[in-house]
Amino acid sequence: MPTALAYQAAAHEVMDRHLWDFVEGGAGDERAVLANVHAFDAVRLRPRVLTGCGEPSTKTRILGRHWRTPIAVAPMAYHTAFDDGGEVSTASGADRAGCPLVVSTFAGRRFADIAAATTIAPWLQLYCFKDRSVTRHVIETAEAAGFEVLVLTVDTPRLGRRLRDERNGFRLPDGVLPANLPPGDFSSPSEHSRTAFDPGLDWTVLDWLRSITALPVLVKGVLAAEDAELAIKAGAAGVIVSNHGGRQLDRAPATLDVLAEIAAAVDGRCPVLLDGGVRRGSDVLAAAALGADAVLIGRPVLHALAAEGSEGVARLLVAVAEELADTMVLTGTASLSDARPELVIGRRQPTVEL
Ligand SMILES: Cc1cc2nc3c(=O)[nH]c(=O)nc-3n(C[C@H](O)[C@H](O)[C@H](O)COP(=O)(O)O)c2cc1C
Ligand SMILES: O=C(O)C(=O)c1ccccc1
Repeated sequence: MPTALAYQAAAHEVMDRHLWDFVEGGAGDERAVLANVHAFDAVRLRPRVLTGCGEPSTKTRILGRHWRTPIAVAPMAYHTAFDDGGEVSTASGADRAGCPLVVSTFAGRRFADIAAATTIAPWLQLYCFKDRSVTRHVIETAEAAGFEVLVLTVDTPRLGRRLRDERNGFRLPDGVLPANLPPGDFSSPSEHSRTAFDPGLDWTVLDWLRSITALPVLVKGVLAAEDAELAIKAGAAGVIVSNHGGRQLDRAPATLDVLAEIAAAVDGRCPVLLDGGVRRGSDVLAAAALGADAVLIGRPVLHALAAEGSEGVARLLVAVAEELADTMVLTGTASLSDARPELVIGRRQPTVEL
């Protein structure tokens, strides 16, 4: 079975060095990048026996839609840097695995072409620009293409300081451009973010979004129970526990370590998703046990795309989904709603009581 680790090694062989550093790297000393993976590594599961579990069901329901498996593709900029088909290839690969794709504001292919490549309605990840007319245009284009959900990224007043990219003087490869934004100079993501992103956003941005679109809005980048509460108050349809794959705040917590506190605060009022460091089906089950309704997978999808294109994306996601089913049957977990915190050994109790 082609695992995330195997695709990482395969991508390392074929990818340009600077592009590799852009993908793998994170902010500062990359503490948060490592913390995400280490938190999953530290998990041990407590199997229960003779449960009569039989063939487990990995099905779930998110915002009224049925998912075959609780796995989606995290929003990542510029898939055209890894495969000529870019997000169109990713979307068709993810579709074969039954996984929705969250499409970045900085997608390299047009929203309509991406939507046409999948039977599962894509979601739009949104960066809110200082120029709200551009932001609005991005939303309208995605809506017209049939996108169903907005994911507002809130951990990025500007991009984090990525030391590998600074050392490399990173510039996007020629021809890699955002296909759904007005023309501009995007060659240095970090410099562009400093001029275009709005660092002054507050919770009223959700009111503005609801005034221009009827799509549900998830808030991506929540790491504190208080913010999950505020997100719900502000009208969010869900939260995504994320530290942006360790690319923003170097001293952010591992997402798995704050999941239980956030799930406890949300208390079933909206879906809770998680990303950061999910590499194995057993990671998906651990996240589900600690309160995630679904997870997003980031870097491994780009590795698979770079190594084997659309087929690689499908094979990677199917492998993780099959591992999830294996882990469920071996722990005696018949369905995702049967995955409870007691399944996970460790001190992963809520640390903040609101
Ligand atoms: C190359 C790259 C580009 C990314 N671009 C975006 C983006 O455009 N919007 C966004 O919200 N998050 C972006 N992210 C963060 C991912 O959505 C996600 O939070 C993170 O990669 C998950 O962690 P993982 O890579 O360990 O699975 C990006 C991540 C990477 C690696
Ligand atoms: O690198 C990132 O994490 C990211 O979010 C991004 C945003 C805009 C352009 C390129 C990358």
